[in-house]
Amino acid sequence: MFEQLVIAAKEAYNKAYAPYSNFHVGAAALTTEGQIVNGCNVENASYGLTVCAERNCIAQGVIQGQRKFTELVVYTEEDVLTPPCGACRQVIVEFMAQNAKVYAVNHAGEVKLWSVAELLPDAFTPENLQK
Ligand SMILES: O=c1ccn([C@H]2C[C@H](O)[C@@H](CO)O2)c(=O)[nH]1
Repeated sequence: MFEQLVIAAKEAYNKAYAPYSNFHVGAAALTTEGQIVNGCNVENASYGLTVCAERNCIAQGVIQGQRKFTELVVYTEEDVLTPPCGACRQVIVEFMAQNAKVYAVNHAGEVKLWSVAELLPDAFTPENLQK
């Protein structure tokens, strides 16, 4: 399943719209129902409106009715593996369990693995809103 996620993340990587940074990113996630969804970064002339690959990937799942993901792969062709940014970590926490897996993978086949809890310890979650 990991290899299929990497393939889907690469496919998304090839569609990245990143004319300003030229930093292309693809992401793919596995839903609890076994479906794979993917997304790429989409930049904007108004730079701050850029949306990362991870968030577009999760949004792609949500629009397909999927709200729980067990694994997510972030793919770049950088020598240094790319971790999710802070904003994406918060979005990941919304839709992935604490023990779910997030991988960074690059073109050289290098892999780094984190749990969601490692990426964002002591996260603010929907549970904090329970009265
Ligand atoms: O984990 C990351 C880090 C960065 N980016 C995007 C945002 C922007 O388009 C470009 C440079 O920051 O890479 C992602 O999509 N995911």
